[in-house]
Amino acid sequence: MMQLITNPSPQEWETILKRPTQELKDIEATVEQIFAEVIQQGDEAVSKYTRLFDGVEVDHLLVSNEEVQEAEQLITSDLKEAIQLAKHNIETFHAAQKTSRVVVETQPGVKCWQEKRPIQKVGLYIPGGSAPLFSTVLMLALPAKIAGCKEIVLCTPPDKEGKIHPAILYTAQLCGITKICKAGGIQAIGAMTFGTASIPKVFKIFGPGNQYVTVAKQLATQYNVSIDMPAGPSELLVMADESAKPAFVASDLLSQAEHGADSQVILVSTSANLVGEVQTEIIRQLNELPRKEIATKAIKNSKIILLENKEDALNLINEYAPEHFIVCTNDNDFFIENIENAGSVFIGNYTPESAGDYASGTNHTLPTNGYAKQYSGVNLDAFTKSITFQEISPEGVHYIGKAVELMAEAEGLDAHKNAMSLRIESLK
Ligand SMILES: NC(=O)c1ccc[n+]([C@@H]2O[C@H](COP(=O)([O-])OP(=O)(O)OC[C@H]3O[C@@H](n4cnc5c(N)ncnc54)[C@H](O)[C@@H]3O)[C@@H](O)[C@H]2O)c1
Ligand SMILES: N[C@H](CO)Cc1c[nH]c[nH+]1
Ligand SMILES: [Zn+2]
Repeated sequence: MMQLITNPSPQEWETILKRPTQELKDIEATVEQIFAEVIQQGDEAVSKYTRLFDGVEVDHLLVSNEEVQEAEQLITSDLKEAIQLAKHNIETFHAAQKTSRVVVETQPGVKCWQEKRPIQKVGLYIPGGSAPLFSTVLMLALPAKIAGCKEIVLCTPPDKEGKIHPAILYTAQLCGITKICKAGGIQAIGAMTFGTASIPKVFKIFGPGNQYVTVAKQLATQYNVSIDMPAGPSELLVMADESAKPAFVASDLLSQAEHGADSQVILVSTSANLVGEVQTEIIRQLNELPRKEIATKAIKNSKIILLENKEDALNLINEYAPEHFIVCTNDNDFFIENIENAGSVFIGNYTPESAGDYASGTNHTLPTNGYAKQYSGVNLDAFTKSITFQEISPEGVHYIGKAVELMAEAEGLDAHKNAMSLRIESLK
């Protein structure tokens, strides 16, 4: 059962709220070893670690057209319709994030603006170790396509027969992804970082994964690749008072607990009654879950925190910086207005977190492990770069020329000053 802690002092929060995952330093040596082999042996190293970690020998790292076509036959039309509805909503939400060019005249004759350009080569990691997360294909491939990324590579681990789940293949082809690689974990991140004969090197790697994938992504940034964010084992914090329905709260907590033994869920409440009812519901619902064993382990890492007032609750939530934050209280506005650190927020009794995992339209690739303090979840901008532009007329030189000369001189950079002085002189 989840450990119940009543009125902890702020000094105790850090220890109480520690995530159950290993740290970067615990996994670093393994990642460096696998990266070194991928650099030297390419596909062979990817196959070696697929054998070791996924327990399967893969002949071809790339999924064939036949495999994709076969997958389409294996998906029911109901599931295809559900995926298409989710696709529509995710596309609509992300397409609305496009921005138009805003030209600003900072001084007469000095025009500045910025424009977005797609990142040309991107790699998408789709988790597949414990569950085939085909919903993640939608979350990554759709914004990549809307942004206009030209080369999109998808990596996901094969199953014990060396196959990729048909729903992943169906969703990938629905989103127009053609390069699908049978590789997971550290070896997949290494392949997209350094490139192998089968798997191209990319400029930026996206996607969630377990702690090995997450640390590999973080270390990949030392080799000229950027990443979306550390998006590791799923987590959820629910803030609920007596206005929340206990069965709903318990179902939300279990929905993220079933992701993995290293997931963590937290219930924060100001109501002892609600806490008691949620505990009863968790036991009842847990018993009926096929992934009971996994969820039970995650529940052991999890906490219920009973606090006296909403102000303390808010401070604790901002300190924890949850990946997902459900708020279901008599004063949701207080939390909505004051939340500083969270990946994605779900409001009220009828907004389960799983709606955002699949179909409401928001992105489910979100920062975990407290990284919501400094990272956003995946959005359209993550697949683009902003380039700034400027155009200065002779009138503009008149307005800013002297300032540039003076500042360059003060920094002792005469060549900088000359570049402006020549223009000023030419206009006399
Ligand atoms: N933060 C987010 O946005 C978000 C979204 C979806 C899922 N998730 C999380 O993604 C994770 C998916 O994890 P998963 O394990 O199911 O799939 P995964 O694809 O992330 O990882 C599977 C791979 O891990 C590697 N691996 C397994 N054991 C290893 C070991 N001992 N040493 C080195 N490598 C090893 C294997 O190569 C395997 O292919 C879950 O923790 C889930 O909570 C997070
Ligand atoms: N909750 C996960 C993000 O942490 C996303 C997901 C995919 N499928 C189900 N859930
Ligand atoms: Zn989920």
